[in-house]
Amino acid sequence: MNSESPRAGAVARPDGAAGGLSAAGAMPDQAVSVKGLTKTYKAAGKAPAKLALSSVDLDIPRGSLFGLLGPNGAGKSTLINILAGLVNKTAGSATVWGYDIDKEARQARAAIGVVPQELNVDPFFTPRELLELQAGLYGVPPAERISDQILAAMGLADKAEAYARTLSGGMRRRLMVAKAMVHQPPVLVLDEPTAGVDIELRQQLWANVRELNRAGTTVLLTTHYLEEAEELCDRIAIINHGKVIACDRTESLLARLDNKALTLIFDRDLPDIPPALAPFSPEQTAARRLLFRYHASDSPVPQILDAVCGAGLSVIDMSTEETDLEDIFLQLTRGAHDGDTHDGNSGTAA
Ligand SMILES: Nc1ncnc2c1ncn2[C@@H]1O[C@H](COP(=O)(O)OP(=O)(O)OP(=O)(O)O)[C@@H](O)[C@H]1O
Repeated sequence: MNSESPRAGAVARPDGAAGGLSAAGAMPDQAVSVKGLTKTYKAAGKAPAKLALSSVDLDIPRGSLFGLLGPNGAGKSTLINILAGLVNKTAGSATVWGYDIDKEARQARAAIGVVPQELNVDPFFTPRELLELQAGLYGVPPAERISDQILAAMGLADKAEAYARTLSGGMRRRLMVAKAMVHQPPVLVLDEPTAGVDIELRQQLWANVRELNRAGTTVLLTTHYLEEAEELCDRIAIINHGKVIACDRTESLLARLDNKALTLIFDRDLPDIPPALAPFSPEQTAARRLLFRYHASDSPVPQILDAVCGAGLSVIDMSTEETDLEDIFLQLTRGAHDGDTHDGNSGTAA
């Protein structure tokens, strides 16, 4: 750690040796590894038992910036809370930084920092006091505390002595990340970090998170914003009905559907789809507008345009659309928005 470079990365300790973790020898390949993880919440009152996670296998490589995506009720928080030691699993196993969450619970908890969704910052303490208190809770000896470095890394150095109640929403959120870093965990979990945060603050928080990751902290984040996952994460898992239905590098996931769409607008109404264009199976989306869906790898656009010319039609405008994560997400989780009535076994197969 170099006091001349108060960067976010400077607080990261990828060796995981700090904060009550003994030097763990070789660093694990997987920051988090989950096998057959199952959680059934017991029936309570009129509410029936709920299968929230169904035999989930998941590996989060050391150093990755990993996105966990899924519709409401998919099981994301349950998974995070099991890793953080806040919810007991029903079956399966999990390690955090190589530590088994059952057999080495203390080390596993020390290896993870969780930034919860809610902004619960005590308004009567200053950011520095809050970090010192949190460090105390984690048993970090005063000589090993790095509150000021963490505050600088999160862009809060000039607020170290301000009452937390005077901080803006964005500053409070960064303070939450700072709190989760006091024991320098090698794995940081962010639960919906930018929910309700405006675009500018979101960008700022993304920069902070990227910097922490660049310096070696493995980051697991849950998000509803597909754009956030696409922009920030190098790997993405999609969870639905308690099952992981996709898990891949972001670009591989995006390449999986090489669907594109071409829209052509003509200079006159088309009474029908012209026979010359029928082989391309366009959809007529307006009187003068045809939509062609195709696989980018087939490169059919030149043939479509030739056929348009051959049919004596004039195009006055055209546009193409790429597949994005939203298309993939919708395709994989189609039918997921059926509330909580499912039994957890109806997820689409990967
Ligand atoms: N303590 C609990 N008791 C009973 N059921 C629960 C409990 N916590 C969560 N559930 C149920 O387990 C399922 C998974 O919930 P979970 O909170 O893990 O989903 P999530 O993906 O985090 O959702 P969201 O995006 O809405 O936060 C849901 O059907 C939820 O209603």
